[in-house]
Amino acid sequence: MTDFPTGLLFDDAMRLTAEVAAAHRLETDYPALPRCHGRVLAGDVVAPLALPPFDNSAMDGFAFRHADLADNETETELRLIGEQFAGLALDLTLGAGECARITTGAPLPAGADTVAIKENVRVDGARVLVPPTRRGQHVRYAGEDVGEGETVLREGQTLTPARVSLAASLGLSSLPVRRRPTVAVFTSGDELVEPGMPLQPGQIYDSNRDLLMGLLRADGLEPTAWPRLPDDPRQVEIALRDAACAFDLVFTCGAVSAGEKDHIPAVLAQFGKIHFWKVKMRPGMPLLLASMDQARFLGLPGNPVSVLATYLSFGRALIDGLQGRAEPRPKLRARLVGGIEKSHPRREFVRARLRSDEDGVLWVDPNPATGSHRLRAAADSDALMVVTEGAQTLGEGAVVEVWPYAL
Ligand SMILES: Nc1nc2c(c(=O)[nH]1)N[C@H]1C(S)=C(S)[C@@H](COP(=O)(O)OP(=O)(O)OC[C@H]3O[C@@H](n4cnc5c(N)ncnc54)[C@H](O)[C@@H]3O)O[C@H]1N2
Ligand code: MOO
Repeated sequence: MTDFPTGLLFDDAMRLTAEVAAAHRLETDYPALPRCHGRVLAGDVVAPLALPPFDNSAMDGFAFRHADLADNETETELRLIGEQFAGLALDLTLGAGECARITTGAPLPAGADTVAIKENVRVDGARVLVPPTRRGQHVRYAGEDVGEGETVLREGQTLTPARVSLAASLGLSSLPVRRRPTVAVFTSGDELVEPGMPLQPGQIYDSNRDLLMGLLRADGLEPTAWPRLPDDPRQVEIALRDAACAFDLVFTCGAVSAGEKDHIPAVLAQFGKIHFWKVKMRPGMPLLLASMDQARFLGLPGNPVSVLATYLSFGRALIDGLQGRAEPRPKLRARLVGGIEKSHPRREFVRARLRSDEDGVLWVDPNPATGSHRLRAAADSDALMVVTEGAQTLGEGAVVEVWPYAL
């Protein structure tokens, strides 16, 4: 069980993860627009029409020909010949000295080129007194936002509400997106008990299941939680082989390190292929990436903070890669509060709180509880702070990378 890379540098393991994901990119789907939120585009989107589609008014008021205005000092009297509301374009054409009542979003009548807002206009029957107005005032021009035939969205972009709304404004009722991976979640260990059940001596409650299910749901996936795995090699084998032919992605927590009851690596090596095992990171060192049948397997270490750190790094990289996401996740840089000393060679992810000061400087305050079992420090924090490989002494104000996870 040694024909795979082990003890990888963080960046090398991330590269391998991206390669494995790219080799198993998911197929294209054409869901209805309301189902496109959060999905990754599988192709470019070209505008079938211009936006706005026609010249229109930005305000409620009166449309007229700027050439008819007397001068820049005095009001001009115009003759009201009709009204154009937002909706169907009427066949209104303005002649010299004429104006039309208009509402926001209504097409500009032929001949009109300027709008005065109704609050500044005096109306007396068909006599309308408009104030001096700049030519083109309150007119929104056809195509000023998007030209017909322009590429407005690109393959690999994630569909934010604004992007879905842009597609809707172009009249598109579905978009090409990558299928979302189907995901199974396993926790494992004889010591684990379902919250709500009584604890026997030596037992603890299963907290990783809620952590991982929550992280996956927050990323828009609909994970399936499988019954907890006991520390029994035959049962681990049956459950993982079953999941391997039913899901795109399988997350396991625990049983992936060096203990006598850590059966997951052996099963994946025997019935699948391990891409790597063990990464020079803390927490999260025993992380394992494998393939078996149709599924990718990410074996996360059992310690809860290791689950958080490995999900936010490798879990997301895998999910993003399978869907062909081209935009990187936001990573911020912040100044360190206090100082930090690290003597071990691994890359470290420290739980920390972010705060922006009045000068617009972002500060990151590390939590002193560094043990990977100390879930409370993760709950009290809102970001992981990255301390790069090798021994490091970072003083107050040092600039570090931070990954927000709870903003
Ligand atoms: N001799 C060695 N011992 C350990 C090593 C090593 O390299 N050599 N690695 C250590 C590191 S680092 C980590 S991280 C852990 C990871 O071990 P496993 O992934 O095999 O996880 P377990 O042993 O099953 O559990 C570790 C820890 O986490 C608790 N746990 C597990 N699942 C859950 C859950 N669903 N909810 C809450 N807590 C959970 C479990 O009770 C253990 O305390 O191994 C070190 N040891
Ligand atoms: O790598 Mo383990 O996750 O340090 O605790």
